Amino acid sequence: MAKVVVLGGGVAGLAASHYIRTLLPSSAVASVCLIEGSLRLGGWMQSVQHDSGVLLEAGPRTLRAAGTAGANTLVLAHDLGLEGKIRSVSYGHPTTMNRMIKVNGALHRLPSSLSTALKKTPPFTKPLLVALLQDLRSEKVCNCDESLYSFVNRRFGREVATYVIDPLARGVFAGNARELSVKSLAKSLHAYEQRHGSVIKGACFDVFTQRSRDSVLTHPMVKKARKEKWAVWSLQEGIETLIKALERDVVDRGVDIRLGHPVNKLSQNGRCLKISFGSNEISADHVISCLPCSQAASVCGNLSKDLAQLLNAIPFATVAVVNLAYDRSDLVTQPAFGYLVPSCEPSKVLGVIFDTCTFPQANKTVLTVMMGGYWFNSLFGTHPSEEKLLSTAIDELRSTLGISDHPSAWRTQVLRACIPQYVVGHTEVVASARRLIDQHKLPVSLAGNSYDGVGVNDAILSAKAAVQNLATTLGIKL
Ligand SMILES: Cc1cc2nc3c(=O)[nH]c(=O)nc-3n(C[C@H](O)[C@H](O)[C@H](O)COP(=O)(O)OP(=O)(O)OC[C@H]3O[C@@H](n4cnc5c(N)ncnc54)[C@H](O)[C@@H]3O)c2cc1C
Ligand SMILES: C=CC1=C(C)c2cc3[nH]c(cc4nc(cc5[nH]c(cc1n2)c(C)c5CCC(=O)O)C(CCC(=O)O)=C4C)c(C)c3C=C
Repeated sequence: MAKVVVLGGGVAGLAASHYIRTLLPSSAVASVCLIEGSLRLGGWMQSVQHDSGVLLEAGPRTLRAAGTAGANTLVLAHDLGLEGKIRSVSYGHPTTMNRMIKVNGALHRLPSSLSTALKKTPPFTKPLLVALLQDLRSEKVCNCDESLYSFVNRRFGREVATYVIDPLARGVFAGNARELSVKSLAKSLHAYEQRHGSVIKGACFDVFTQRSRDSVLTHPMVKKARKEKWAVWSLQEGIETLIKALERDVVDRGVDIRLGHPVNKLSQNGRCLKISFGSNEISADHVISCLPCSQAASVCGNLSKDLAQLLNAIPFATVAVVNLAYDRSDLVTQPAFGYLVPSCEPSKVLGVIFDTCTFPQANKTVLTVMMGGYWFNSLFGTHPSEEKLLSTAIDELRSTLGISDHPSAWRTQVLRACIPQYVVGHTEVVASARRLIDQHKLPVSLAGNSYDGVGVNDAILSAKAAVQNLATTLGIKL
């Protein structure tokens, strides 16, 4: 009977604990212990009910419904009994149609339909269709990896790279598209070029030929989401509801949760591992690390210096988040998810989310301004004051949206090293790290959003994959 320890109580660590208890027979796993360094579970998923009654999200606020990873989270939500708490947003809702960017101080809607792709809409000097045709004509370049910006610039032209991919990289990775990896972050686009010589040809081929047979896709919850055309979803009382439900679930299933003592070292003890956290020690037959890779590097240093060095090579970005609430509901005149600011704009702001356009709150407008990211230190220094962050956010809303009201509630937070940067070569770094673990026969799995995708869905799916691999190691057939 194996003893399993999960490191890190973010969504990935909680999901790993849930899957160990639901996918593996209790006859094979004697105990599961989850060790979280801080005093709360959830990691970056944090929904705050402000004294004034408004709901503010510090980190993620919506989950994507599409794809295998999206379907997997929907099934998890169903299994946790959360179906009745889901707040879904279907395609066609203004927040899914209106993707805006800010160029030269003004907001522009990105083309979102065939008819808008046929027209020339500012800031583009040509219809988007011209860029799509460029992809069909462009030579295939055989390469292992390159930056998102260089790939899109080469295949679709400078304007798509500058006004679509650059702001998107800031709004999903808080990162610099000129350094982020196309192979890790837009795997299918890279594969389409390598296999079909063109992104458009590859995408068409996929539409007509590929049908995923993944079992989660046939789950009634996923069928319902498909039927109702859900684009993204969240939960009543905020995204942290998922964390609370996972916590209840794993506690009920007997998982031993230890809060408040960061893991500082893993050391080998025969075929087992000794985990040191605070002044405590525990031993395990297998460890699933759901720590950010920088933390995994520091706790694994004892097991393999090369592994620690690889994990340390993955950089992180810091984001300042300012939530602002106003006592009226009509402050945003163009309903949208929000807007993103490309890096060519002289701005500290990465983008602004119009929270109450997606999920209204009675007589309130709630907006979130996100700043810094890859550029955080050069823009703000290491420790910007709360006043500086708040005034930057208020100035942004005044100059771009014309909001001169003073917010009735606000919250500023610096999320240090909150989002891993999958730079060019990331896939190879992760593969090498996992190869080293295999070569040294270390009973360790790497999960969480540092490796196989930065979103919540990816983090949950990586936890499930780690548990499925553990089943194989333990000789269990799933
Ligand atoms: C501003 C922002 C907006 C985002 N928006 C979205 C979105 O809209 N949709 C989406 O899908 N995703 C979004 N994300 C990404 C999402 O937040 C992550 O994918 C997800 O939270 C990662 O979960 P995780 O469990 O892998 O890691 P984490 O949340 O980082 O959890 C790791 C845990 O490990 C703990 N820990 C660290 N060191 C130690 C140690 N030594 N010992 C023990 N415990 C330790 C930490 O305290 C933490 O609880 C956003 C992220 C940010 C920062
Ligand atoms: C429109 C403004 C947006 C800002 C500002 C923004 C900031 C921001 N986002 C992340 C990380 C993620 N965001 C994700 C999804 C997502 N983000 C936006 C918009 C803004 N994000 C939208 C519309 C969506 C929905 C998904 C979509 O349809 O594309 C995700 C999940 C991605 C996934 O594949 O599941 C992450 C991760 C950070 C770090 C950040 C800070 C600046």
